Amino acid sequence: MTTFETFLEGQKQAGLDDDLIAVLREVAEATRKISDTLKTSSLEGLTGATEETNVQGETQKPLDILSNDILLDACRALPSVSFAVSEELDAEVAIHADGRYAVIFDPLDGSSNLDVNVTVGTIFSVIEAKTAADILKSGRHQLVAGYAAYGPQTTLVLTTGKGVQIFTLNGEGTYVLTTADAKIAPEAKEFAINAARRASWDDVVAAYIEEAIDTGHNMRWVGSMVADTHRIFNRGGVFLYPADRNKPASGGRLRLLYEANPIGLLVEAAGGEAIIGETKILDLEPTGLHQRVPVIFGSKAEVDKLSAAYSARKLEAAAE
Ligand SMILES: O=P(O)(O)OC[C@H]1O[C@](O)(COP(=O)(O)O)[C@@H](O)[C@@H]1O
Ligand SMILES: [Mg+2]
Ligand SMILES: [Mg+2]
Repeated sequence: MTTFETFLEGQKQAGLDDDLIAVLREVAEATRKISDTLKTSSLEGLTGATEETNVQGETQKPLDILSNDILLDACRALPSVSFAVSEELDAEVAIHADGRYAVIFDPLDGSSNLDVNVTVGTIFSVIEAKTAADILKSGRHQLVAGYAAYGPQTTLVLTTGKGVQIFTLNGEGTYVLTTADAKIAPEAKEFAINAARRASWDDVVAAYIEEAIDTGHNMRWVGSMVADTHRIFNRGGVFLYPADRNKPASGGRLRLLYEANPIGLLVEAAGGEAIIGETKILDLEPTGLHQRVPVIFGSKAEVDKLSAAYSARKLEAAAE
């Protein structure tokens, strides 16, 4: 049996920085605490919405705030952490003046699913950032990224750049390796998109979905990106959240720093692709902590089709 701690020892031997290992240990422990909190949340009255809204104008749930606090406490306990960046915080929070790692997180992803007892998650990544200005770096600079999916099982999916490991929380509260070097199937006939927004899709996405339906693809939409991602890790497929063509300035629904980038690193490390139009997600230079972007990721062959269509559209536009 390979526990998370055994895995960390292996990472140390492979040369991963001790401070980064400590960050991973503490963040994993934070996800275990969040998992525990979620299990009995209704019994504790942790349901419904609060009176608060976050910087994006979204109503916060008690569990959004609690999960955020658990992760902030984890950051404060780590001398090497310089900043915390979160969906639930207006700006970056300075943690330790002499720290060097920024921990970036979506404390609870898919929180609209909380009250219906459907899988939600935590998404996180770590980059080197000694100053606040260092935080706005492309996703290629992420040193580690991962998510915890809180469903029938609690699963921790992690990459330190090369390869993706999947751990499952056992009855004793220990993460145990259940899939080593996870890979995303290069092809799969399944897509995830919020079809109710069809009128706002761009031409490339609309054409792709039309052809997918015509050629017998299946559709799934959980409404928690972590859960949709976890399905793609298990049996392939593609996830699409395009920008609203009528509101291009909004950029999309999902946030670059704590949703698209960590998932992008995991997906690429598992052999999949993750794009924003004709650009790879990980190559985009961020302009703001809460920047929204249109995302597509998953099985390589499917995402490559979409990426080629965006490139062709760009060439056509340039020729006009
Ligand atoms: O409301 P929609 O269009 O189904 O959007 C669902 C998407 O929004 C999100 O819930 C956004 O995340 P948060 O819950 O962290 O704000 C994604 O997890 C999910 O894929
Ligand atoms: Mg989210
Ligand atoms: Mg969230």
